Amino acid sequence: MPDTTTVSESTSATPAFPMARTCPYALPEGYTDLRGKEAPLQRVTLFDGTGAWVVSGHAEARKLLADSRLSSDKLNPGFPAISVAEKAHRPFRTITELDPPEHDTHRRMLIPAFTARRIQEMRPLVQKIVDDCLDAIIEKGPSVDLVAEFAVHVPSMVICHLLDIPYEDHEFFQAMTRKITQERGTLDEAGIKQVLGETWGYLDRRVTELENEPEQGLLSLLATERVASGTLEHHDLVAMALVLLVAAQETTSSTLGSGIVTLLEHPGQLARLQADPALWPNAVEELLRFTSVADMGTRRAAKEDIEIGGVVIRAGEGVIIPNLLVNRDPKVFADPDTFDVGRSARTHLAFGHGVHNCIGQNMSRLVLEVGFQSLFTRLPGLRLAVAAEELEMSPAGGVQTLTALPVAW
Ligand code: HEM
Repeated sequence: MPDTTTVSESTSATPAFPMARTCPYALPEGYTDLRGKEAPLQRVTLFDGTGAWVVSGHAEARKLLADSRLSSDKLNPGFPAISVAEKAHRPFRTITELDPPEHDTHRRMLIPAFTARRIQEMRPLVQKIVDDCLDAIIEKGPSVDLVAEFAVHVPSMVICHLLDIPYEDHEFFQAMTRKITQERGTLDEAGIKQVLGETWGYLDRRVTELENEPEQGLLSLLATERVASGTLEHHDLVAMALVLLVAAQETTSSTLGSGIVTLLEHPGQLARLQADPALWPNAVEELLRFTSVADMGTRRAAKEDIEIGGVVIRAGEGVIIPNLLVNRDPKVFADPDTFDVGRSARTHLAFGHGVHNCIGQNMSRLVLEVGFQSLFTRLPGLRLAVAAEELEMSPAGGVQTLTALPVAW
């Protein structure tokens, strides 16, 4: 029987999606083609042969991300899945997949822990984590893999502290989050079920422990204030823990890794930062725009027909808003493929937009600013230990990340 949810059939004329990156910051070739088209929305073909819309215009992306006629619910048959693993049945749903009003209830519970003020209070802790990590690197050097020794550890330690997850379990949960975010495009249904099942089991046990013996962090707070009062189910708290752990870890560590390469490959920009450290917060915004690692993070299914950018998205069709692509829209960012730490990049969509915009963005900004600035201050002679062309990126479809980053100083 034909799949009636796929309203617009894909044809051989529509490019395959997602597209792999070979460089942490350069556009895949196919993105340049999509951006070159006159219309800000184009049809693409997904892995299972279904079609979806890809948005390349920044203005259209903002409008669509704020449009309640689009749903984040992956159970919606028109949702643009980008791998077999994503279509596999899951016994739970997380905040990222809920539509309002259910979504808003969950989000309101999390917001107090992520306000700018609360996150700034974490600055001394983040600085200590970064300093300790750099001490260990310097002792180990003069050459290390900065993905393994720095980019993964720093955000992981920060989120563990925030959530009450013991860092000594990091080998387990870092491997799990890597599989869920980076390698999901390569997992089959059984593979993703196993990874999610093991991660769920671990967090289920941890949340139960915290319900019985609360500590200082966010999961303990929600366990004592919400689960105990019956306003949040244990099951939903485990799902929150899972999404926070996964969302915080891979995105921030990938931006650290890709950002380091971007800076090393643009020595003139790095010199500007070293001469004027007050530029770092601005540089972080430009790095977020330029690397846009959660490129596939913003996808939706249309619940009604939507007319936009000269096309009609039909109810039941999938929409993909690759943030790397919309963050290189020349109508918004002049000379968009140039990395410029002095530009005003704050309108980038690397953290999404609308009701689902990234709840952890203040935390990421803090970790990235402290991480980059401390690294390049402590190791001013940092350089790649291999040719940039030899660096490898994770497969298309997941969070875009470097598999390793060998450096020397
Ligand atoms: C550089 C780092 C990060 C990037 C690029 C990033 C990117 C994104 C994007 C694009 C979205 C929007 C998804 C959508 O619209 O469907 C999002 C949502 C989200 N992010 Fe982040 N993120 C980062 C760091 C973090 C951190 C550190 C945390 C937690 C501590 C976090 C937690 C979340 C959560 C819970 C959502 C879902 C919000 C909702 O549905 O209301 N993220 N993120």
